[in-house]
Parts: sequence; C-alpha cells; structure tokens
Amino acid sequence: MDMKWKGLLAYNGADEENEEPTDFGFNWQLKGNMVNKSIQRRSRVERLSEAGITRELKDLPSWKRTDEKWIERKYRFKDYLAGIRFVDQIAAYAEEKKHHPLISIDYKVVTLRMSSWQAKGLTALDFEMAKTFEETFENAET
Ligand SMILES: C[C@H](O)[C@H](O)[C@H]1CNC2=NC(N)=NC(=O)C2=N1
Repeated sequence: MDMKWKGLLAYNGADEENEEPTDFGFNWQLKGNMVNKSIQRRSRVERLSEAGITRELKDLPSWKRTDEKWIERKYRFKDYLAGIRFVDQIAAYAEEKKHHPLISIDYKVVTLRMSSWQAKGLTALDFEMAKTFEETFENAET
C-alpha cells in the first residue's frame, strides 16, 4: 500500500481481497473527525464481504447465518406479553433506523431475521441493529 495513505486511513476490514483503497467509500475511511458522513452512511449499507460477515458474527454468538443474505435469532420470554413488549421496543428502534427485521411471534418465542433488502445482502447496519436487539433483550423479562 502507498505509504501516504497509512497515516490517514483506518481499514474497516470490509473487503479482505483488496490491499489498496479501491473504493474509498467502501473499504477505507478517513480517521478521526475527517470521516466523511456520506462515506460512513454509504459503508453501513454497502454489502459486506464473506470475511466481513464472519467477523461481525463473532460478536453475535446467538445470531445464526441462515443463508447468503440473512441472519436470524430466536428470543424466548417468560410469557407472551413480555415478548410483545420486546417487539414493541425493537420495532420502534427499527422504524427510527428505517431498517426493519422480519418478526415472527410464536407464543413466548420471538424470531428476528435481518437482511438489507435494497443492498441484496448483509450490511454493517444489520449487525449494528442486531447488537442493539441483544442489548434490549438483556433488559427484557425472560
Ligand atoms: C424507504 C425505506 O426506508 C426502505 O424501503 C427501507 C425500509 N426498511 C428496510 N429494512 C431492511 N431490512 N432493508 C431495507 O433495505 C429497508 N429499506
């Protein structure tokens, strides 16, 4: 890699294959406050590489990759209405992010499935939201 980039860029690891900052908005972001908001936004909804997905899943041991474009997590609650309250919380968050999970409610079990439909795959936003769902669940009534 050309040394002039070293001091400026933080590699976000989204695309192992490319050493050089091929697509500035996708693989590399300027460090510190020089980060360009549009780059940040774009990279959050750019499809992740297999390496990126594997890396993200390491921080989400309860989430499973069900196929190329989807991750899934089943949450079990103490009773039906505890699950409904959880759904209410995560639905409000999803609406705020304009990024929605598929939700199944099977009595005391709530299943969330995440994918980025427009990107036709998994993006950093899917995993960012899955982490928030986990935090919400930690405070739920199980
Ligand atoms: C216009 C609206 O924001 C878009 O259709 C949003 C809605 N919610 C979404 N949710 C998910 N999971 N993926 C999307 O691509 C998506 N697009």
